[in-house]
Amino acid sequence: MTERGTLGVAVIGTGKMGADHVRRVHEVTSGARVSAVVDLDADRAKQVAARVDGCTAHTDMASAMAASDVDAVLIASSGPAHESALLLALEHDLPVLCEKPLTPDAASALRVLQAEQALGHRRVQVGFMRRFDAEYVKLKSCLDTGQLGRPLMLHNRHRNAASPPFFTSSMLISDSVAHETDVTRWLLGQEITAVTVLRPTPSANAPDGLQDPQFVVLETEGGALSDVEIFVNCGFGYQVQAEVVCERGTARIGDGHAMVTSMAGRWGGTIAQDFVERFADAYDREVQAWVDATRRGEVTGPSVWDGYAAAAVCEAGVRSLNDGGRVPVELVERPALYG
Ligand SMILES: NC(=O)C1=CN([C@@H]2O[C@H](COP(=O)(O)OP(=O)(O)OC[C@H]3O[C@@H](n4cnc5c(N)ncnc54)[C@H](O)[C@@H]3O)[C@@H](O)[C@H]2O)C=CC1
Ligand SMILES: O=C1[C@@H](O)[C@H](O)[C@@H](O)[C@H](O)[C@H]1O
Repeated sequence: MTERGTLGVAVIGTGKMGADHVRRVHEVTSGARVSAVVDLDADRAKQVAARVDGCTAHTDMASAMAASDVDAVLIASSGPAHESALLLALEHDLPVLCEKPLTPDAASALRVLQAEQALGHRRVQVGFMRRFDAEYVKLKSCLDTGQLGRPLMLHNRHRNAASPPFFTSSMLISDSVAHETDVTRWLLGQEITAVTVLRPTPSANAPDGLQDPQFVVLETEGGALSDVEIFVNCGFGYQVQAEVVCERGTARIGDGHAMVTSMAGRWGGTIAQDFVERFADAYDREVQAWVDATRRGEVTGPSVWDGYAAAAVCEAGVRSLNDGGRVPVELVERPALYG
């Protein structure tokens, strides 16, 4: 850290999310600067580094993590590349903000959990940014007051306008439903014990061979059900909605009614087109919270345990998608490090 305590951050992966996080740390976040960026694609790394004075571009994360002006790491490479970046950052005992998913499967997530445990202290915050979204925070606070009574069911809708070309049917679970997995555990304060994935007839607008949409049912240890409609080629925009049904009432977010216009015999609003637009404030708050906690020498936010639990649930979901039926979720015992 500099004398004035500014955190030097290395951003690994400079694609859609990584480039947006570089912009955020550079222009929005206080108390941090982007010291280095890393991407396997050297040209992309150079282009992004050129937007920040003094930022160096690397193709090798080891050289970035060893740099004297790097105090912390923000991982925004593709999911399968997270494990090696996390293990190296933990070897250097560097604080990490890792985009979701922690890793794409339970075995690799467990290796990260074991590495952090071996270090003896928490170092990693996982990028489940919905926990920083104003609407989700309101929903969580409402549930925590107990005024609605015990939650019985959670209905989630998660729609993307279009999926990227590399998207597979499994990724609807491991990359997209990963969010609802975390939201369900966080909102209800319960682990997920089983997953069933149902396959409606695919939309004619989905790329050939992509099972889109899917309908996912998550069962929790307290007997609640959380269902997720995941539809990543809905065509009209980006929609994330959640409704909790409790014993004495319901609470719902995500209707996007921030402004409604009336004109020429119609009324209506607009729909965000992607996550960068819908969750812009949440990403800002997430990164600021990470920088603030890191500068205080603390680690807050979603933990490696949360990332591991989500990975185990998603892995069970992918098995259900491929083999059919209800798949139980097996978790190791929760280590004391994670409360
Ligand atoms: N929180 C959220 O709402 C969102 C999170 N994400 C997550 O962010 C991460 C990145 O996603 P996108 O930016 O959409 O992907 P992207 O494909 O646009 O970018 C990934 C970048 O990582 C680079 N990369 C891959 N392996 C690498 C390695 N070993 N070392 C260095 N660079 C490497 C690629 O060259 C590419 O530039 C993923 O984990 C994804 O799940 C993505 C979208 C939204
Ligand atoms: O994390 C995200 C993407 O990786 C994922 O592919 C999208 O479906 C989600 O809406 C987005 O928030």
